[in-house]
Amino acid sequence: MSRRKLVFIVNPRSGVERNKQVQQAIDQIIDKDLYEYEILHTQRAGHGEDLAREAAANGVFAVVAVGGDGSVNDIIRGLYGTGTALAIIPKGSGNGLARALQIPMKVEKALQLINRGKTEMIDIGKANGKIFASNAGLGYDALICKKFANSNRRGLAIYSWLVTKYMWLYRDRSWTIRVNGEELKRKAFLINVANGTQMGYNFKIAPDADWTDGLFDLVIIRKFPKILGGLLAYRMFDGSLLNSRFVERIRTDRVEVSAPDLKWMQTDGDPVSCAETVVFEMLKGVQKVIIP
Ligand SMILES: Nc1ncnc2c1ncn2[C@@H]1O[C@H](COP(=O)(O)OP(=O)(O)OP(=O)(O)O)[C@@H](O)[C@H]1O
Repeated sequence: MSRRKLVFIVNPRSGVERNKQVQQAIDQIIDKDLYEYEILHTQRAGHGEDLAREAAANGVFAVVAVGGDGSVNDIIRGLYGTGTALAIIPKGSGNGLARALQIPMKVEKALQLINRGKTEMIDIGKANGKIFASNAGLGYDALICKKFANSNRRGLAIYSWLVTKYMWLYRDRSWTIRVNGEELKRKAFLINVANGTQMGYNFKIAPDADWTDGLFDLVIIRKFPKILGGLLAYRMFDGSLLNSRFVERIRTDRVEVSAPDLKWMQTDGDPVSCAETVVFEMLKGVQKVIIP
């Protein structure tokens, strides 16, 4: 039987550790009877999209994102509409997508998963036409992603610092949300449109979201006394966010969110500029992914 092709796309800038040992681990663990492979490195932000598209055009079985959510997002954009599977070696900072899919954080274990080659078709979202896999958001979480992207440092310490600082500084906006035939008005801290369960670092914004149900978990964190911010963060860690009286969860396959002077959203943790209205649309079961 002819061997299947894999292309590894390594983002040398993601995460806190550098990727020196990854090539060695790939060479040691990938089953050479099953696969032939190539390892490529991105040269710039967004390069992963072009490399993934080219790999898919060459009939590759799977493109392996070696990086975090931003890298996976680049690669999914390149793979969209092709039959090529996505696999992930979590080497980012938060690794929200990989954690939500229960892909092991250890490189060796994630590689063994690729040898097993079990796949599932997952849902993908669009925010004003821009593809996202894990979640997209407006308000405070878009602000944090923008500040994180502007920072030269990576990792939980800087993330925690930004989360705390801007929780106090962020001013809640008035939003209009059109969903399931209703128009809702909310004064809210953040609005997140989740496909996966978490934002990375095990911060579960939508603890019971399902990748395969064709629906988003729209999570609205309404204005709350800032003194309770720590409790809400704790609730994200322990998976009980939806029990908070400040949190609303609505399931839908389409939602339109507007706020005056809106300028930024985040898709899979990367800041993206936007206009006053953002339309989120669900694409059911369109991306093949290697899963545990
Ligand atoms: N060679 C490169 N130089 C600069 N930026 C790059 C390069 N390759 C990819 N990128 C960009 O780096 C951004 C961040 O990468 P990634 O998400 O993988 O790491 P991270 O932010 O450390 O992890 P996470 O998103 O899981 O917290 C992505 O938006 C990606 O487009």
